[in-house]
Amino acid sequence: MTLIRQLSTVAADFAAEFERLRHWSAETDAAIEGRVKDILADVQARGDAAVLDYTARFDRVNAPGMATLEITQAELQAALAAITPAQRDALQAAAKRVRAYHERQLQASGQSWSYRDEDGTLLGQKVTPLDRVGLYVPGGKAAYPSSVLMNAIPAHVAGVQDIIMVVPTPDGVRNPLVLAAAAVAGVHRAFTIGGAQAVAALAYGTATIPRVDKITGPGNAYVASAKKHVFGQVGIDMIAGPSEILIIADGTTPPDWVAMDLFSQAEHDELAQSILLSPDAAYLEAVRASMEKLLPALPREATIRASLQGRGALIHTRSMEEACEISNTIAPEHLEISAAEPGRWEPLLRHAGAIFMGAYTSESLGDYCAGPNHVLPTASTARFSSPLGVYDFQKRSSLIEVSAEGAQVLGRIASELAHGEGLQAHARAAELRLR
Ligand SMILES: NC(=O)c1ccc[n+]([C@@H]2O[C@H](COP(=O)([O-])OP(=O)(O)OC[C@H]3O[C@@H](n4cnc5c(N)ncnc54)[C@H](O)[C@@H]3O)[C@@H](O)[C@H]2O)c1
Ligand SMILES: N[C@H](CO)Cc1c[nH]c[nH+]1
Ligand SMILES: [Zn+2]
Repeated sequence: MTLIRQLSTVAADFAAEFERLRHWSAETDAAIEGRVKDILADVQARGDAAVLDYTARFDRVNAPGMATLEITQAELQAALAAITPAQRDALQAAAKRVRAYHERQLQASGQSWSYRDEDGTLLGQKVTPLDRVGLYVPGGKAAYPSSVLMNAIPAHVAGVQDIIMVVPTPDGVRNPLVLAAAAVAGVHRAFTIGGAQAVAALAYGTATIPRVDKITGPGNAYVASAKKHVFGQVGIDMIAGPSEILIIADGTTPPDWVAMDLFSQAEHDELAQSILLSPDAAYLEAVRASMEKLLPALPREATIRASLQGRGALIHTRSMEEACEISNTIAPEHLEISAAEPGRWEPLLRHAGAIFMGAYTSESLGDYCAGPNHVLPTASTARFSSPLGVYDFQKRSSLIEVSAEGAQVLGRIASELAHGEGLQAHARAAELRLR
């Protein structure tokens, strides 16, 4: 079987092939939906006992009670002390950059503001942090210390006082880097639970797991479906699906670099999507050859191969402009413009979770340490949603303080409109304040 499909926008069947490539939705799997609904209902009804049962079943952890599933602050700190100095330095350096980036988000648009009309009426917006949030850190197929930083740091910057982390630990193996990252990022409580049962515990609360106001963080199809179902009971950040990378290349970046960038997202998941667009046919062929050469040496070869065969593509376009149009249609999670003049193409790109510009900007730098968040909208949702950020851990209240003078003007307007709506009490409340 070929490693990755090759398409051309001039081919007669391109539109149909492109549709087939794009068609995927995590939420269409009815079997998963059904199982998740059952798990949610069971955790809501039986609380901790149900969480313990599902943790034994799906993660093979037979805990005698919930207390053993909590990771203490002492354990988090011990993990931080036990990792190698190089690992500690890397975690702290990444955390510093992620914090600096998110602090700018707070300064730019996360602050309260107000102004006064000429008559002294005050109008404004009060920004407050959420009280308690639940951070889902995936742990089924791989461990993600970087996701701990990407969720917890913006929550901290926003001022959240109670940050609860959940992470599944298959077979009871607690990843030291995940624990160390939780210590670096200042997670307040952490539990080794995952999947739909963890989402349910955070959304409904159990005797042990505190009920949160919002759940953020990526996860597999069970997690995504569970988050969708509990939305309304709690807030959620987004429904994040498998990772995606789309690269627009003008042929100037070494083919090995681009091949590895495509692998970097494919290695997350068999359902991840990697797409390369270029107007240079010889370059596409060179990248394909690089992929064949480099893949066998990678430990996650099987996952990468499945992802590329199932959902990957090399697409020959008529021009860079056409490549940008196709990218806008896909609205990828990660978009690399691997070109000599990335600034020339960036203005043409409207929909993407994150845009990585220039040959030296591998997407993987963004995953770990560039600074911006790596929890990003997938499955074309970049058309209407944004990266996880400080704003996800805040809410806004409007502020209104009408002066006696202002009430004379506003009262007449409100009274008129209230009578028009047939709401006499509204009208009278405004009229009583008229002199
Ligand atoms: N967007 C991002 O920022 C980002 C970051 C890291 C990872 N990811 C993605 O997150 C996903 C992580 O998935 P994962 O599986 O490794 O970890 P996960 O933590 O999301 O899922 C593991 C849990 O799934 C549940 N589960 C597994 N099989 C089940 C079954 N048959 N029935 C019911 N529940 C079941 C179990 O409870 C288990 O604890 C990947 O798709 C990865 O690409 C995204
Ligand atoms: N690329 C992932 C988001 O799609 C994030 C990640 C974590 N570690 C490595 N990568
Ligand atoms: Zn990644």
